[in-house]
Amino acid sequence: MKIALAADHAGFEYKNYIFKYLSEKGHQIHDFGTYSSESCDYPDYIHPLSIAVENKEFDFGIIFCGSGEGVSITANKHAGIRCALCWQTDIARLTRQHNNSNIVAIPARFIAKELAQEIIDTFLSTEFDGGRHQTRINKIAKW
Ligand SMILES: O=C(CO)[C@H](O)[C@H](O)[C@H](O)COP(=O)(O)O
Repeated sequence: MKIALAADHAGFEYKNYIFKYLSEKGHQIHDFGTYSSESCDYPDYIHPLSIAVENKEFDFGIIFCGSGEGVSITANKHAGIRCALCWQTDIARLTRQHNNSNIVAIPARFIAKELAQEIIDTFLSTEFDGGRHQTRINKIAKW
């Protein structure tokens, strides 16, 4: 899969950990930054990633900040993005099955790296259910 990653300083370490994990699994990864643990502003990295995911340059995006809130709010400003803040594997599974989410946001200051990895594995391997959920997604896009 082609996967885009981005984080602010709070998610920097988790992003690097997941970059290595997914690269070793054979995925094609692009890192949109940040590239150090120096304090930065997440929109500077999340907007470019979101545009690239919207343009179908990547299958999925994975984004990180302290709570996951700032990055998910930013990504969801983009009409073609359905970004889900996930702190449990069940949420990751449901947001793929029901919402066809194309970006997952990880709260790096609140969950362990191992759980983040499990959430990401679940997100990437779960298919969209379609059907009644497609009808609802179409209604999201109308506004
Ligand atoms: O947007 C956020 C909070 O909802 C993210 O958690 C950021 O990573 C956080 O705001 C960064 O905070 P800091 O005090 O600048 O490290």
